[in-house]
Amino acid sequence: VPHSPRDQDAGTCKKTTVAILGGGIAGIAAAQALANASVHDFAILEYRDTIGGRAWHKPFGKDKDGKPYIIEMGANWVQGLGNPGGPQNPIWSLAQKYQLKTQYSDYDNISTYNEHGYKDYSHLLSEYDDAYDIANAKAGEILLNNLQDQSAQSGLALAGWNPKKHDMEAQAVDWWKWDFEDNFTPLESSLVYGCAGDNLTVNGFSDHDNFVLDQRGFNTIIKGMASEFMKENDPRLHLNTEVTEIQYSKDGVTIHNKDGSCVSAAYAICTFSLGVLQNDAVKFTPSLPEWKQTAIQKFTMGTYTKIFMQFNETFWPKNTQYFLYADPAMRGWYPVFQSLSMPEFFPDSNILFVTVTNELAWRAERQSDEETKQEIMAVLRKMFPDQQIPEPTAFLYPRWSTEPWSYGSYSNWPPATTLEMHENLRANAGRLWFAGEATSPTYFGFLHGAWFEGRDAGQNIAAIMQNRCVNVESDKLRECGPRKHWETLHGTTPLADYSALTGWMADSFLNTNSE
Ligand SMILES: Cc1cc2nc3c(=O)[nH]c(=O)nc-3n(C[C@H](O)[C@H](O)[C@H](O)COP(=O)(O)OP(=O)(O)OC[C@H]3O[C@@H](n4cnc5c(N)ncnc54)[C@H](O)[C@@H]3O)c2cc1C
Repeated sequence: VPHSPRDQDAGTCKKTTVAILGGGIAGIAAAQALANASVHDFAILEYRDTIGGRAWHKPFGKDKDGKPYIIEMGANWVQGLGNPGGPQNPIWSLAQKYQLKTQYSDYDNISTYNEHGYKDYSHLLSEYDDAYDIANAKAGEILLNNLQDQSAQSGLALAGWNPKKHDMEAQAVDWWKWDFEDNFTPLESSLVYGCAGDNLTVNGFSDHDNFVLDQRGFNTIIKGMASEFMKENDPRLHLNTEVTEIQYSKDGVTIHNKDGSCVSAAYAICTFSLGVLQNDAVKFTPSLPEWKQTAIQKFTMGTYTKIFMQFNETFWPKNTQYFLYADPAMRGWYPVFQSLSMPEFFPDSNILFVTVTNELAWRAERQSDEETKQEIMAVLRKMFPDQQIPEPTAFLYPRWSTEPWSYGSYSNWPPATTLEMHENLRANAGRLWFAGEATSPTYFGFLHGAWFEGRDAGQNIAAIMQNRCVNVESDKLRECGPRKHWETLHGTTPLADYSALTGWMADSFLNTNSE
């Protein structure tokens, strides 16, 4: 146990104006916003030896020349690119700026399987889509009229998609259409905010998702952002620095690190994941107020696990991107395989990966690689009964729920969440601000959500310090300043509360559904 840094008082700590806790995309976007507002005195404290956070890659397998491929453990898609003339996803703008290698993901290029091999149940995919459209309209109605939220499962059931517990093909479709994106089941997800999140990205930007294949890693765009306002080896970036305690008040913030060092700042922006906050990985002094603790525990952090395999041949159909598997006994049992061996991806790489979420992901995390591999091999042998399937030559998966700098993959809104509850997740506690994927009400779970939130926190703090908290953005009458929180939560949220001040960055959801 390292010696407690609490005996050091703020007077001996390194001083900075804004301490940015975490060097993921939210932290870097916050620093960039500060730099753009001429606040150059900041310090970024990052646990790992690199920036990028959950945009995290690793070398895997090998190509024909024996060189490993770079594959993404975390974020893998630019989701919702943008239409010509319409707003563009900032992640897509960055991807273009830094020439990130990506490839369109064709979710319609999917074949369906069960335990006896190929079986066409693709009609269920369109049945789901039809019901989703109805449920989505209903979600809009609930939001607009400030009615009570429900689970996505009940919304879908009322709209005509009600997969029976024993209909494993329908369950597989249900998983692919909902869990594959949201990480949680429809029963565990809010209808209103699940649909809103999807709409704001799909309608606000576009329904195109591009898969990142760049051999520099997805975090190239985050490094690119950082290079615009920081030099190589910039002394303001403190890598390998684990924050263990955050002391905050209305006057300032002092941060203590595991190595005994400390930083005192006028403001801090905590961008740690919801998982880090939920797991008490960092001590807050004083304890966070009850309204904040309640918000932290109210939202959910999921685990989304991609399990990568390389073989010495491509034994699966060469022109298919996705393979959906309906297990006879368990929903979500190695349900979706994705081929990276196609010409547009990693040609002839013989790489396939399968995704599992939550219960099944946690189970896989507790198993040895070998146990998981054998389970997957059994599934593949059922899916392709006529093939001789070799053992993989490389096999790799992350264990997100035990990574001490993340404790899970990304957040979700459970049923019956309200925007007010989320305002409390987002609100500052004195001089301590919060930003990141989970604090975005509109784009939670996405890189762009984290980007918007980091930028917003940085802009707000700069504006507060510079006394410009009236009409900071000339195009919109946007105020800034400390964020509102609710000591007492109400059951629902009036429409007027959906504004830029609460982080509701776009209004396409409201427009779409009021048409
Ligand atoms: C498996 C997976 C798949 C995903 N797929 C996609 C996708 O396809 N598309 C998409 O848009 N998004 C996707 N996401 C979500 C996306 O990765 C996140 O929304 C985004 O990266 C979050 O950025 P952030 O800055 O909010 O948090 P983070 O990236 O988590 O940044 C927080 C930083 O804080 C640091 N930190 C944590 N604790 C401490 C501590 N005690 N001391 C110091 N530093 C600390 C961490 O190391 C990290 O660098 C995925 C995420 C995962 C995990």
